[in-house]
Amino acid sequence: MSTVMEIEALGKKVLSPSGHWLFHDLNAIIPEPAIIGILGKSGQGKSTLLRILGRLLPPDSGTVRLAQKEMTQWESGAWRMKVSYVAQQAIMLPGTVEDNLRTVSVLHQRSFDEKLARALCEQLHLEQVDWSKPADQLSGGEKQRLALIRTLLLQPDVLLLDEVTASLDTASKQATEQLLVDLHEQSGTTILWVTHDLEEARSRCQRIWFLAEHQLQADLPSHSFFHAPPTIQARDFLQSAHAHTAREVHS
Ligand SMILES: Nc1ncnc2c1ncn2[C@@H]1O[C@H](COP(=O)(O)OP(=O)(O)OP(=O)(O)O)[C@@H](O)[C@H]1O
Repeated sequence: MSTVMEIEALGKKVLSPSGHWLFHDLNAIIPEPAIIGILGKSGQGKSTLLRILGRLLPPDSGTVRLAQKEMTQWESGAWRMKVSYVAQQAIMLPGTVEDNLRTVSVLHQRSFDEKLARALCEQLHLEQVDWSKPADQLSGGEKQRLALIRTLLLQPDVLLLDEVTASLDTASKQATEQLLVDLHEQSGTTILWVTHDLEEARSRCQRIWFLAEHQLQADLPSHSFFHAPPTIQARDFLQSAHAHTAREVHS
């Protein structure tokens, strides 16, 4: 297993006047291939971290290296083609479903792989969606899957996923999870996957990063994190999530 990205002393301050650290001195190695689940309570900076890794936000300290080259030495478009972010709220570009699917090739001057686009639509249960339909008329779950397919057509080395299954029904969620695992196994794509769904993290991710107290408190194999959470915050986090799930089951 080789290293695709290295994070060194990474920090980001909050936007508020207090300007305190959202997280700081974050160090990690991202092996290739891997599926890493990123967990933590709301507001710990999980999305912000993904956005920094995707070059959508600058860090306030530290650096990230991709293929041993510093972030700042990469042209941002070249970086984003290799390290691609899928947002929590799917944003549709103006135009039809097909316009959205073709965007990536237009932007990156690549030929459009229609066969791959159709195969991905089928895998994510979107084969019935008319490609000439305006994209803004899709349901929330359809938009989320279309946004994911749009990014997958780029065939990035590292995929940054921000709660991409949160708005999906059970069948679409399972299809999406399976597609991502298959992609990882077949193409060696490394996936950083922010989720609040502990079962998704436990069953689909090989490693867990846990953000708390402005730090990366854990970077562990998934089974270790879930069987022996290493800090008080990690134990509390898992306990409250289990209590929440139990309440939902009994309500
Ligand atoms: N560009 C930015 N620069 C600095 N701080 C930001 C920026 N954008 C958002 N924040 C702040 O960072 C904090 C963490 O937000 P973020 O969405 O990264 O957390 P999160 O752990 O992903 O939360 P959730 O699980 O609720 O999605 C928030 O208080 C937010 O206001």
